[in-house]
Formats: sequence, C-alpha cells, structure tokens
Amino acid sequence: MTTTRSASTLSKPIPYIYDNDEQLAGEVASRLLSTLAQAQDERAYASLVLTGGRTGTAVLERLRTDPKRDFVNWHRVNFFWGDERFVARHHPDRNEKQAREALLDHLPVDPSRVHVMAPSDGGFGNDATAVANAYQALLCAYGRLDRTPLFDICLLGMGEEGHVASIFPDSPAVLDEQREVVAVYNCPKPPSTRISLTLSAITRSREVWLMTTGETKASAVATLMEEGLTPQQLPAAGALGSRATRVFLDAAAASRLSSCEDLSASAR
Ligand SMILES: O=C1O[C@H](COP(=O)(O)O)[C@@H](O)[C@H](O)[C@H]1O
Repeated sequence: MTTTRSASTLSKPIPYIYDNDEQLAGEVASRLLSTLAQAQDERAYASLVLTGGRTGTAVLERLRTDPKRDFVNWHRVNFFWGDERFVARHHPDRNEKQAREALLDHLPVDPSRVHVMAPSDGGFGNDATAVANAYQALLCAYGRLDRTPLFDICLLGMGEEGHVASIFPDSPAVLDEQREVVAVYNCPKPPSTRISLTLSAITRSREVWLMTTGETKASAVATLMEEGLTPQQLPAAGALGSRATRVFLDAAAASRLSSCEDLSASAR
C-alpha cells in the first residue's frame, strides 16, 4: 500500500525527561489532551493510536482523571491500536482490555470510532493473518486514498531490546515497507503471536510519542538517542512522526544518556 517515508522528511526524536514515572504520566496525559483538542480545532476529528504496556497504560489512567479531559470532544476521536497481543477478548494481556479499563470505559467515546484489532476468539478465529488483513483494509478505508498523515498522534512504548508496537529487531515485520498492518509470529516476548502496525504505518503520524520508564530501558534509550542504529537493529529508530517525534523518559530510563542533565530542561 505504501512505503516507509524517508527519514529525512521525518522529525528527529526530542527527549523529554521527568523525575519519575508518575510525573511523566501526568505531563504526557496533559500534553495529550491539549494536542487532541488542537487537532479537533484544526480538523474537527482527531485520531489517536493507543499502545499497550506499563507506561502507556499509566498515561491513559492519568488522562482519565485530568481536569482538562473535557477539553476534548471524545465522540470525535478515532482510536486505533499500534499493536495487539493475539489472545482471547477477555485475556488480561490484551492491549484493548487494558486501554478500555484505564480510559475508554470511562469516556463518552463513539464505539464506532474505537477500531480494535480482533481477538483470537473473534470473527476471524485463530487466524492472525486474517485479522491483520482486516485491519489493513480498515486503515485503507479510513485513510481514503493514501491520506498522510493518517494519525494525529501515535503512542508507543518500547521494549528493552528496542521493539515498538510488536516490531522486534531483525524480524520480517521490521523490513515490511509494503503493508501497514502485519501478523507477527514467534515473537521473543510473549504472547508469541501479535498483530502490529508496521513502521510504514507509524510514520504516517503527525506526531509519534515514545514513552518509556525504568532502568531496564536505559540502554535501549541511549542507543536510540545516541548511536544511530538502523530500524532493523532497533525498531524504535524507525518510529518517527512527520511533525514531531517526542521521547518521554523518566530519570531512570534516561540515566545512560551522556547529556542527561542538559536534556532534562526540554521537559520543562
Ligand atoms: O508487549 C508490549 O510491550 C511494549 C512495551 O511495554 P512496557 O510495559 O515495557 O512499557 C508495548 O509498547 C507494546 O504495545 C506491548 O504490546
């Protein structure tokens, strides 16, 4: 359908460093509300890609209780997922379940604008490739003839080895420039089958927000920000937005950045 945008037309990652994960969650939630409200001012509807994982879910929880939450018309937000663990609908690992419990169940969203990747006990049964194909078709229809950017904001977490969504280093998915959505098999992190946006789809975002916390992520963060690896080596390196790429870190995740102290000013 499309190919990954050249890195030269995309925005370089800007780090934002917070004292701890709680501060990060509060600040990112607040910025998210402002950015969604601004998108609705400009285009009536906003589109947001949700992520699973600890940090992403903490941000969604903070968003729910932020006093600015009513600045956003939730009925006019299109929700998508960056990836999904291919498990049954009510399985606790499911990213959809976590996002619903943290946020969506508490907001006046339009259910027809909540675009989930089907579970393993859904309409496509245990066929992850069919689920990926259906989500690809959904994005294609939503994108109306290759509209770019497709998403206002794409939220992402990051794994210790630099995976984003369910795109793992040196996997077939990281090389896929033709599809927007893929089934990912034999993942190194359980569950082993997942559905994921590709880097081609992620780069169709105005803004990519990568959020990660904790000492275990510090090495991948330093590699991302300072070593210039390819997306094949470190998928997070290919997760760039057209207008901005923001990397939200707590002090522990930022602790191996060589210029950590100077950079913390960018969070103020
Ligand atoms: O499995 C996944 O992990 C990543 C990172 O999660 P975290 O708990 O380490 O923050 C997440 O971004 C992804 O959506 C999820 O499927």
